[in-house]
Amino acid sequence: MSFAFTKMHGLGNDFVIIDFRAEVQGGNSSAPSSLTPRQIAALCDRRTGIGCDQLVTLAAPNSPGADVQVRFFNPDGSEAGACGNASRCVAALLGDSPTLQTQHGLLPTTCLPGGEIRVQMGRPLTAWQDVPLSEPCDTRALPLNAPRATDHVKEGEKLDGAACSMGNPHATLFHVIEDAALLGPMLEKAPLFPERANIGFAEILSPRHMRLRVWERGAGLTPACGSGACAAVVNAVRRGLVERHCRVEMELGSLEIAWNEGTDGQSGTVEMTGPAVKVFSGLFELTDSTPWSGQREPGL
Ligand SMILES: N[C@H](CCC[C@H](N)C(=O)O)C(=O)O
Repeated sequence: MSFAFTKMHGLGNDFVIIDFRAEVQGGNSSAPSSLTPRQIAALCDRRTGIGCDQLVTLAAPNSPGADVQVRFFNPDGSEAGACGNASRCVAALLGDSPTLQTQHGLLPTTCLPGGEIRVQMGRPLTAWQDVPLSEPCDTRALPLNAPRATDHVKEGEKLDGAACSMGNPHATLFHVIEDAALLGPMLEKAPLFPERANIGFAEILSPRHMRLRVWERGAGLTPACGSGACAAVVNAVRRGLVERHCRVEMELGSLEIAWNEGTDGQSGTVEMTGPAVKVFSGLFELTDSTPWSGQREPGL
């Protein structure tokens, strides 16, 4: 079974994009209309597959006003309701400022003259049930403690964090980014997060500038996380730490994030602007016996 793919990245967060729309596959009847978690893991594998942080599939939309339906999958085979960096890449790939149909609703995009892409990432969800969290709490002050000691925190010490959903669950810890690789893996699966969570580590540098590292759910440490940047600004605004328009600096560059006031000052959409780069296109042969070096059965 072979099919065409495009490799792209947004600030180093990289993607394999497969366009399953019939007209693109040229009626290639052998192209699958969907992939199993094991096939997703095989494609994402950086040794035995193509290699990427997320696999992105495109399909014909079934929502009025949408130009394309987009789904996002992590290397462990799990599906995510949002992926900011990949949303910019899909808009850049299709051109003409498409509206994306995602699990988080319709996301209008703008292909800007200088090559950057702006995506309306939808409204953040800030109620504990919507993140979701496993217990009632004020999502501006998470009941979360350090699962281990680091150079910056004692085991069991209270962590300063907030949470929201951008269509996927995000916890933002106002904590040194150096601890992302140490604390992220354990916090991703903390009991507080029934669907696991992306764990952002944010250092506030000024009211309009922060540094961010994200341990991504189902993917691990990535150079950038678009929905994580949106969530970090929303969470920091709710804590009075930054203004509603903030630059989020990550390993390979920055995103401009703006949380619009909306009617009640809380429910506006979040606008994300940044780059999207096409690296190469190719054909991939996939068989059910394609080996993959993953550590566990995908999709868990
Ligand atoms: N790992 C995330 C999805 C990818 C998000 C990230 N790559 C972005 O740019 O938003 C999750 O399971 O919710």
